[in-house]
Amino acid sequence: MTDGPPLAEAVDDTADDIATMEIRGAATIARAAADAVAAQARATDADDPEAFRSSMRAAGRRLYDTRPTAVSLPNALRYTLGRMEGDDVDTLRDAVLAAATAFTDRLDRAQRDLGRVGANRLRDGDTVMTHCHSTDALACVEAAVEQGKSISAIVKETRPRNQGHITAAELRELGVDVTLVVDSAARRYLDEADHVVVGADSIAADGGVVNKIGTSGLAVNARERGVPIMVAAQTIKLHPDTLTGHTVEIEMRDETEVIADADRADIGEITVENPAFDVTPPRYVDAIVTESGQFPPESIVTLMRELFGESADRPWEEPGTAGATPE
Ligand SMILES: O=C(COP(=O)(O)O)[C@H](O)[C@H](O)COP(=O)(O)O
Repeated sequence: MTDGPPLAEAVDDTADDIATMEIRGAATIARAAADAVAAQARATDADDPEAFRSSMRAAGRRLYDTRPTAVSLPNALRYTLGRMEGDDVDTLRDAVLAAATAFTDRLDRAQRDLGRVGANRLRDGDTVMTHCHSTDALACVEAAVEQGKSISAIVKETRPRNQGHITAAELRELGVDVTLVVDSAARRYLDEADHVVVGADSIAADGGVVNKIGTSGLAVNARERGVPIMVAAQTIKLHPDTLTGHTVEIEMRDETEVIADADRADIGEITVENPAFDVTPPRYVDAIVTESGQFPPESIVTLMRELFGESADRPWEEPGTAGATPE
């Protein structure tokens, strides 16, 4: 239990679920965060505007502190808390609830729209190779199937959490033929793939794509094999802090995801590292597909400036504290 304004149960539950990856994937995390912000707005018993704002910021910080890499989470907080305007509690609450609804509607629309753009890159009979589980990437395949195209998939299992299994199940529901391979088989099977289709947790101002660990190696191999790499990422994946030179923090996860304690003890003293994400340099990416159309990675900065200006605010921080002022 931390000091500060009380948090709605839904905020604590959502934060725990994001941290433990019960809720995972950048778009899904963003939706859950917006819903949790709305739950806080409904539940708080703050009875003056400043207490209400402070209570909402506390919920924002609890959610923000869960996982560091997917910028969709702070962008969801920016959208919902940034629209918290009004002079009395009822008006503030209505503003937050309306912003949360608008944000989740936007997510749905953005994914549908980028799916159609991505689908236009796929031809009837194509095979895609996937990595991890991305709802944005799957939206492209789904739209292609809806356009009547027959698509097959080679799905990388994506150690250590095997999100490829989720991708395989969802592709099967779309009627896509699926071949599941271990991560280290990717290069061999690239010869059978027409596209690599992946999602993103964050996209940097230089067009670098932050996504599940292994994406960058896959992209380098795909380029060497002449297979185009498409990144499906709605604009909430654009990382505004990178406009001012900040880098994206790569989450390091628990070592037991890599090796169980008992197996590790059998080996003897070793170091185990478990980075959850990596950065694919823009030169290995052929297209970033968003709801606003497709972009070469080098030009994504233009869209980022249009959407965020030159800097990003942090409406979950207490005014006057370190980190509250954008640099
Ligand atoms: O890397 C992951 C998920 O990592 P984790 O499983 O560690 O959260 C996904 O490719 C992106 O989040 C995009 O997903 P979406 O397109 O659904 O936003």
